Amino acid sequence: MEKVLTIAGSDSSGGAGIQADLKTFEEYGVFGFSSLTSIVTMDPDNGWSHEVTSISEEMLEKQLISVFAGDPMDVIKTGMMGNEKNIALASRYIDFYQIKNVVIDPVIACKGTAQILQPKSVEGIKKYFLPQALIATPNLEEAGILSGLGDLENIEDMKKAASIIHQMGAKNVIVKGGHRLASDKALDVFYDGKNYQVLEGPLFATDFNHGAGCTFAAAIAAGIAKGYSVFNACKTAKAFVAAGIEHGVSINPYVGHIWHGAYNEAEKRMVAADENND
Ligand SMILES: Nc1ncnc2c1ncn2[C@@H]1O[C@H](COP(=O)(O)OP(=O)(O)O)[C@@H](O)[C@H]1O
Ligand SMILES: Cc1ncc(COP(=O)(O)O)c(C=O)c1O
Repeated sequence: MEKVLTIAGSDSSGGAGIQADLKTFEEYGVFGFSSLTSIVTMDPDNGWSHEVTSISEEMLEKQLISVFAGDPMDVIKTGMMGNEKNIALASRYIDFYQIKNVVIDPVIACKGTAQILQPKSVEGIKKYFLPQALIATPNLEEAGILSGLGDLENIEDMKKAASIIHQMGAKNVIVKGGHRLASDKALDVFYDGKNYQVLEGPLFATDFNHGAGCTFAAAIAAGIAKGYSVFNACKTAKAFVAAGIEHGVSINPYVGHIWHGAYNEAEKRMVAADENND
């Protein structure tokens, strides 16, 4: 059984963060491990504003020791890190255990809040994580921040940002246009250091997309664990997340989550329909 570790924050509302990652790993049939870096809570009396409480470096290290008590991980995926010390610590473990399959989701800007939740993570991500990344998965805003280009408005801007982030050390980069890019499609730009490929999917007119970014990176990590090429892992992840967004669920009056079970459910529905037609 392939083993995948997520080092990320807890989303108490259950749609993003470590919860999204573990649900996604399960859907892909890989075994999920976790090390929490931070806990995010939301205030319903204050516009659903997000508060991030970091977990100490000592506590993160105890979790990493637990995780690595057995065989090494096939893939590590990172998400919200809480602070730069946690980034440096996770990076040391990646280095020590010589993990090459590393998916870095540089969580700096999140949906559901206008706040830039993790501004202090930027330097740590650049210094420690990007050089270790098999692939980095910034959204439009994060790609603008990491590349230093600021607002990205079109595919050409996304390509420039991907190239700069690649030069910073990430072997592959996928810049997610998603709902942020002014377009009638959901467009993401993939770059492997040689070629750019634009991944295109339908853009769903919905606000039920909380957790899309975490789920996308987790699905890439799971795909790589199952032996897909990095590009094919991205293509499958895009289809997985699109199904989740299309079948998003309203969990309370404040936020709508993607549904992590949608992709495999759709496959089962298709098999059932085929069997009925036989
Ligand atoms: N409304 C949408 N319809 C279809 N795909 C979407 C939509 N919003 C985001 N996506 C896709 O979901 C994935 C995650 O992107 P995004 O939501 O931008 O990440 P983040 O949560 O980090 O901001 C990308 O492949 C993106 O293109
Ligand atoms: C712990 C955690 N990680 C990551 C995110 C980013 O979520 P998304 O995938 O919707 O961008 C959030 C959003 O609330 C979060 O709580």
